[in-house]
Formats: sequence, C-alpha cells, structure tokens
Amino acid sequence: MTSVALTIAGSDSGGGAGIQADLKTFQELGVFGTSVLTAITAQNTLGVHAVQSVDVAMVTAQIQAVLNDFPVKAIKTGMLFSSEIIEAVANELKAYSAIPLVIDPVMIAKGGASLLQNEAVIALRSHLLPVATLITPNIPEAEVLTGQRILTERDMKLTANRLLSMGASAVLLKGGHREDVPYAEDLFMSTSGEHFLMRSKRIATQHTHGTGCTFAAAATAELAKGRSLEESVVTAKNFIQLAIEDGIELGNGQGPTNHAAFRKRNQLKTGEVKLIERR
Ligand SMILES: Nc1ncnc2c1ncn2[C@@H]1O[C@H](COP(=O)(O)OP(=O)(O)O)[C@@H](O)[C@H]1O
Ligand SMILES: Cc1ncc(COP(=O)(O)OP(=O)(O)O)c(N)n1
Repeated sequence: MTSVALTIAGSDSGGGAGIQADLKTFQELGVFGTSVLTAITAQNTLGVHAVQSVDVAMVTAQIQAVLNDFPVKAIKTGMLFSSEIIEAVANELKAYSAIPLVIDPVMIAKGGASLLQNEAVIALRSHLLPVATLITPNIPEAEVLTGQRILTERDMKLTANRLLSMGASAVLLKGGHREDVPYAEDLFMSTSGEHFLMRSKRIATQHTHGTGCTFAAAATAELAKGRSLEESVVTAKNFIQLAIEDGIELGNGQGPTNHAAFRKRNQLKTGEVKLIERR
C-alpha cells in the first residue's frame, strides 16, 4: 500500500528548502507527498527577498482537504510564520493525535531572514511542542526555545532534556551549526530514555541550503512507512549526509543539496554515520 505523508510548510521559490525540499525527499524515499502551504517566500541561493503568509482560513481548508481524504501516516511542520497559523494548525491536528507529528521549528533562514515572527515562539512552545512525536531544532532554534546557550556536547544534552520536559516525546538536536568540531553530530533523546549521538564527517561546502527541512522530511517519510523513531532519524542522517556530499552547484550563493543522492548511492554505500553512546 502507498504510504502518504503531509508537510505543512512554506514555499521556497529556489526549490532547496521548504515545501519543495519536503516533497522531493518524500518522493525519493518512496512516499506519496501531500502539502499545506503556510507562506510564500521569494527566495534563491542568495537569500529570502520577500515573504507573504497564507490566510489562516486557507491553511485550515488545506489541512482539512488533505486529512479528510488521504490516509496520511505521518505529518511534518516547517515554516509556520505566525502564532495565528500555529494555533490553527494545532487546532486542526487535535483530531489526528494518533498520526506521528514531526515539528521542525523553523525560525531563521541561513541567510538571516526571519521565517517566524518573534512573538510566535510562545505559540510554538505551548501549542506544538507538547504534541510533537519528534522535534528537530538546530542549535540556534533550541537556544531560543529553551533560553539555554549551547556551546558543547554537554550543553546539547542539557538542552535536549529541557525540550523533553517541555512536552515533546523525542528530540533530535541537530549539530550542523557547531563549527568548532570536525564532524556533524546530532543528538537523539526520547522520553522512553533512549539516547544516542549520530556523528558523520563535516563536509566543507557552502551547498547546505535546506538541510534542516530535508532531514526532518526524511524522518517523516520513514515514519509514514511505519519505521521506528530511531530507524527514521538514522535514515534521515544518512539521507542528508549523502545529499550534502553530492550537493548541486546552482545559483550564486548557498546552493541546494542533492535529494536524489541517497536513492542513487544507497545500494553502494551509506553515509558513514556512526552511532555513539547508544543507550
Ligand atoms: N557541513 C555539513 N556536513 C555534514 N553534515 C551537515 C553539515 N551541515 C549540516 N549537516 C547536517 O545536516 C542536518 C541539518 O543540520 P543543521 O545545519 O544543524 O540544521 P538547519 O539546516 O536546520 O540549520 C544535520 O543532520 C547536520 O548534522
Ligand atoms: C520556505 C522555507 N522554509 C524553511 C527554510 C529553512 O530551511 P533550512 O532547512 O533550515 O535551511 P536554510 O534556509 O537554513 O538553509 C527556508 N529557507 N525556507
């Protein structure tokens, strides 16, 4: 049977992040992708040039149209932009609490543009964190959500614990922003006590646009296929490692990753991701 996933996110006209990255990732992992658009960005590899949010009633109508008709097996949220949209999404998803929900708390694009209004952080914390199956913040996002500074691996663990205490069932704290270390290390922690680090070689490249969206979409696709949380994040890490390694030289700035790399190379070689301190 066809596995179906839903992404609730913003559009990136450049195609490397947002809804476009999510749908490409779903497709590459053999999952049928459905989508709800929350905002439109005029964006390319040089940055975000304009943002326009979608009317809340239209966001609600899209969610209802998809969930009333499709057998959605996992849901992901990305750019939600405002507290009004966050509240509407949380409200619509209440009736679907049995479907795994991955929250990528998108706040700021790598170029510095804001993709979430400042006051909406409170809504994210109070309405979506408590219902998340998995939350996938990068380091700056985790710092904003918890108010804790992250400089070391120990800080990552303290912060992940804090995020769990705020209601998420599991946390995948992405370490891509820790440029002090020669590896890209992400921490997984769940309320069931499971915890491990996923370490891969840090690739020296500027083609990392959309890595966070792609990682969360890959985990969502795997959950939609019925994989466990642990299996899903490990596949997502391998997926993003290969996508970065085979990054595409497009545009004049921070280019996109190659969403097709995992499917092309998976049979030959995985992304050499090591699991550390597995418990
Ligand atoms: N240069 C890199 N080399 C290898 N992996 C990376 C690199 N940059 C980021 N990653 C990985 O990409 C994923 C997204 O990370 P991150 O950059 O922290 O998130 P975001 O795109 O949300 O800012 C994580 O799995 C991280 O480890
Ligand atoms: C429309 C849209 N949504 C999300 C992002 C952020 O994507 P991310 O994967 O965190 O990658 P960067 O933008 O930080 O490279 C986005 N840019 N646009």
